[in-house]
Amino acid sequence: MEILSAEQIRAWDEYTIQHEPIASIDLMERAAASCLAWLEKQGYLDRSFSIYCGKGNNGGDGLALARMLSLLDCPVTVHILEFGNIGTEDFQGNLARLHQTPVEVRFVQGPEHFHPVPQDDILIDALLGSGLNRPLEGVTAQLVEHLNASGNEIIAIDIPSGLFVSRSAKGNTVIRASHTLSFQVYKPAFLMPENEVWVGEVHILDIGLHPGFLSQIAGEAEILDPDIIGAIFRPRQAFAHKGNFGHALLVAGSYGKMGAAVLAARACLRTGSGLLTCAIPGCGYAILQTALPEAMLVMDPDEKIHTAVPDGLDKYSVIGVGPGLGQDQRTVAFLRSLLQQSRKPVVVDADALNILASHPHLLSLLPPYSILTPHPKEFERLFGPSPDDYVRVEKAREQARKLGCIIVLKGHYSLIAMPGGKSYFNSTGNPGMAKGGSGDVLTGILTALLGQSYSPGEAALLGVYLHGLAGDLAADTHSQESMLPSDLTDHLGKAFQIIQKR
Ligand SMILES: NC(=O)C1=CN([C@@H]2O[C@H](COP(=O)(O)OP(=O)(O)OC[C@H]3O[C@@H](n4cnc5c(N)ncnc54)[C@H](O)[C@@H]3O)[C@@H](O)[C@H]2O)[C@@H](O)CC1
Ligand SMILES: [K+]
Repeated sequence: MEILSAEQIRAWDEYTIQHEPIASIDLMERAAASCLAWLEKQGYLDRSFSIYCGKGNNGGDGLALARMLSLLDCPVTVHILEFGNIGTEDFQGNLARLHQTPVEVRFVQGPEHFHPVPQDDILIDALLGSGLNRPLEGVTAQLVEHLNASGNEIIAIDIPSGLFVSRSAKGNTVIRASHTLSFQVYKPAFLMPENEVWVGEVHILDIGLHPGFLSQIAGEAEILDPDIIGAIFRPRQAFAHKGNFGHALLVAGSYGKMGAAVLAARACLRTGSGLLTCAIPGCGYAILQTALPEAMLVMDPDEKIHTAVPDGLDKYSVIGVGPGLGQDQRTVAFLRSLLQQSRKPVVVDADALNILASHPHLLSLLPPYSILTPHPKEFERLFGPSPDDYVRVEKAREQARKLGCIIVLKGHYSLIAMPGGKSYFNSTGNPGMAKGGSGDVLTGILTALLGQSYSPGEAALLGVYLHGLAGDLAADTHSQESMLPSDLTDHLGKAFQIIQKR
């Protein structure tokens, strides 16, 4: 599913009006009807409603919804915030239609018109939508604060009032919704962690915008959905042998951090790697041999850390490096040699990223199309702090282009930024995965896929999606609280089966 800016959504609206064709007010009718259907499905129709409308088309949606609720005998009061203009054509059309119903309409000009909010009312926020062009101020901001302070449940239409579609609203006054009912596609605002408190749960409602529009635009970002994954995933061929699925080299672990190597290696095996060799320091020998009989080992001469690049790197189809590596000076030199000798894309995570952050000149040694998987703190160490989430996402895109690498910025909706400029936000995963070790599992998954003839871009998309899906399955089994990173690996089989069936 595409992620579009306010301008693109407006253009899509126009395209639909012209090409379906449909009158603009009828499209608004569809938007309101889809909100009504959602309210009905969620069992809200036995409640009473206070609907707060601006005078743009977002307000028009609110007025149309008020009429529809009233026709179903739901108690509704409408409050229209006076902006000193007559409102858009569709707003006016819907106000005229609303006057044919018994719905009480109150006009709000100042705080003296802020009625106490009835305790049990559901508040519908239709003050401002995607047309917001400046932070809320004056009466608008005061009204939003009044509604937020009521403690009532607020359902926002299209986007919580005060939130911008494509830039940060940090520090501004914004409606605090528990649900946001938006139309057709995701907006960037819904994917930024900083907006979680405002948007609540997001529901994308289909209002039948004309599909022809999408072939005309070069979408910059997409939600990573089952359709994209279905097109990437390749089931195993009947005559396949282990040589078809790569020989992965996983460079991981150090004294006290061998668990990271085991987690990554197990995930690599469970993701179907044909062969796996783990490069580890001496202290990990018994640990790895016992934990994973399927894995082969190449031992570093040092007992505790990585110091020497294994011989014959070219025989491996892929290298994954980082989990539990440590950041000893000799390991820094080791990583430099490893990158210098690597001729294929490498998966780089954890301490390998931290080493790159403290020795940024090493970034230029990354083979093209390598996959970097920083979490926000590692990303900040690598590329500096960002004032807000939008800037961080933009920076990730920019760095992916500059380095010619794929950057997976881990988070609730992990971002996968491709060197060509396109980016994806993952749709699977849950907060139960926010635990030390989850990243090691991702490294193992990505390394396995990259070794199996998936292109780096395909491996990154499929791997991040699988990792999140396994996390969702693990949460179903164990709860988000109790699930462990190793449970992700245990649920990879089921995750593959789900992808295969789609
Ligand atoms: N696909 C679509 O695009 C559809 C859009 N619809 C609705 O139309 C909305 C967009 O309508 P509009 O473009 O009229 O935008 P809005 O309804 O968001 O209102 C924009 C108006 O508010 C003013 N404004 C902007 N920031 C302000 C601020 N901080 N304080 C006070 N006034 C401010 C603008 O100057 C403009 O006059 C969407 O959010 C959605 O609810 C639906 O009706 C139908 C489908
Ligand atoms: K709104």
